[in-house]
Amino acid sequence: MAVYTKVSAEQIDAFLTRFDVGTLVSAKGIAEGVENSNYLIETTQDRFILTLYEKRVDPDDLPFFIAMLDHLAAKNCPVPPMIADRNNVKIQELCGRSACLIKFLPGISVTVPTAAQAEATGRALGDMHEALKDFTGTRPNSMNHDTWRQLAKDCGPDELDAIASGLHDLVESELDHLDAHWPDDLPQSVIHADLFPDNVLMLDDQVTGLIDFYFSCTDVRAYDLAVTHSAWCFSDDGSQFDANVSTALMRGYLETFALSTQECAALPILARGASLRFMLTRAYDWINTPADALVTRKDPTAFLKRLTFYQNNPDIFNR
Ligand SMILES: Nc1ncnc2c1ncn2[C@@H]1O[C@H](COP(=O)(O)OP(=O)(O)OP(=O)(O)O)[C@@H](O)[C@H]1O
Ligand SMILES: N[C@@H](CCO)C(=O)O
Repeated sequence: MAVYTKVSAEQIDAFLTRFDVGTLVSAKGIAEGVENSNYLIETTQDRFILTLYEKRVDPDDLPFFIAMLDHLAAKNCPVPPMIADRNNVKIQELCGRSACLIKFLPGISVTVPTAAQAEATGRALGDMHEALKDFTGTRPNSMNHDTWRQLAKDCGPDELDAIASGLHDLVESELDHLDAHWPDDLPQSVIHADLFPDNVLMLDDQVTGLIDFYFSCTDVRAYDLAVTHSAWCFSDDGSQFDANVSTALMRGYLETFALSTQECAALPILARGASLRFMLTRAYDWINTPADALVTRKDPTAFLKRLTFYQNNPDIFNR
């Protein structure tokens, strides 16, 4: 479920008169996603996504996301820019929320990626990193390495142990390890920071869309590859690592973007950090979202299993 703010057909119809996009034919709430309210809009001219930004997206960040998407679209990356109205305004207000009309991209997100799909995604990520080399916008990462200890505290020791026995101690010792080894001196860039399979649209083995840029920020560039690796190369529950998918993802990325020796050497620690980050944010939501809420909670232990895997297989990126 991701329609927190209900917008009537009449309100959407009136909203669309601000734009030169034809008139409303149909509007459907989109079930996928958990952060914002999304509608699929069909007009007499085209299809669009209407997004109303809910509490986790700061409206002050929207100009950064818009500039990033425009920059990437101008360099032919398959991203969905926001549509400007007749007065060249992109950030609108609708039903008391900031809202944007967004280009619709075809494709579906895969749930069990094949090696060919992972390779195409690796290439798309590398192309995006290449295209962002001269992007001048910046946005601090509100979920960067320095925030994870506080996030663990906010979860609470007993609550972490209720998710998995001994989890609090494991998190503390992992935080100490990451503090001692985190590579802050690697090249930084604007990164996507959340390129999970549900944020990549595909037709067969082709990437047709990279979406959901609302965590994008400035951070260690190779960390983006580590996030993508942790999201793509395991079964959803984290219990199975797929070596073919991993090799293919890395091959695709390295075809389009060259990593330095230092960046390659840092991937194991960056992947441990990525696993801890998603384990902690999922744990926080798990603890703070009532079990009967409309939003489906994501399983933190799926990223605990990934973390354990990366701890036990530090040579995984050399294979
Ligand atoms: N530009 C687009 N073109 C086509 N479909 C889109 C587009 N943007 C979003 N969607 C569809 O809407 C769904 C939800 O979008 P999105 O992932 O951005 O929502 P969210 O609530 O911000 O997400 P999340 O919970 O992943 O942070 C996507 O899974 C996809 O099906
Ligand atoms: N992609 C994240 C949610 C958004 O940060 C997860 O699956 O935990």
